Amino acid sequence: MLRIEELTFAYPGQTTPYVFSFEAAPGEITAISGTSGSGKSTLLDLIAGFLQPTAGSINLDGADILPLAPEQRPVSLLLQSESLFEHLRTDRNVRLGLPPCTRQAEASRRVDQALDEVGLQGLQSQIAGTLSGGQKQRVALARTLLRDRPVLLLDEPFSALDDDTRATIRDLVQTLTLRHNWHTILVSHHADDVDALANRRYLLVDRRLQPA
Ligand SMILES: Nc1ncnc2c1ncn2[C@@H]1O[C@H](COP(=O)(O)OP(=O)(O)OP(=O)(O)O)[C@@H](O)[C@H]1O
Repeated sequence: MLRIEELTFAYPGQTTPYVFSFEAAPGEITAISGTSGSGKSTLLDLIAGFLQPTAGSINLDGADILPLAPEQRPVSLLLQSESLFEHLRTDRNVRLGLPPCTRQAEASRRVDQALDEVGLQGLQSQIAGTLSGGQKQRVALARTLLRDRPVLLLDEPFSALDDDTRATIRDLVQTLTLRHNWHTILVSHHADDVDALANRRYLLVDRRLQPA
């Protein structure tokens, strides 16, 4: 269970801080909605460790993850337009999810397995820049699989996709969340994404989260 309690943060010049409290369960998608500028990305940045709170806690299965640097946190982040290395092959991009010391044979096996799992089998050698938007999100998800972190943060991950692709990638996120027992936290403006995916919902209003 991911438990966030009274996580407090203000940007310089802000007099009223954000104070975030919520819970996210493994195998579930927790949706955070709120108007533009309400602080959704700020919350994800705090969980990822890019911003430091002034008070409060982030606890995963009883362990305090606040002292951990971003790269040590048990967290993966998937954004609207995934920052793949466009000039590299698909399999090279996925391999970046593995520790650099992974032996070649083992890395190839695991990259192939991850590409299979996201439905991109056979595209190992395709240059990432030539993939469609939906395929790029699948590559990003394959890399996330190899990173094997229990918390997945999604910041408007479907916004750049057409309706059909969006539905497919949504289904894939749901399947992977269940299969890998991820605590998936979805930030989205889109009510249809939230309706399709959310097991729990929170609304960000006046710098606090309320169950929705
Ligand atoms: N580095 C910063 N310094 C000062 N203020 C900031 C900074 N980053 C964001 N803000 C402000 O904090 C507020 C929350 O921003 P945030 O990006 O978290 O909102 P959001 O809900 O994710 O918005 P959107 O849905 O438009 O992406 C906004 O008013 C924004 O202008």
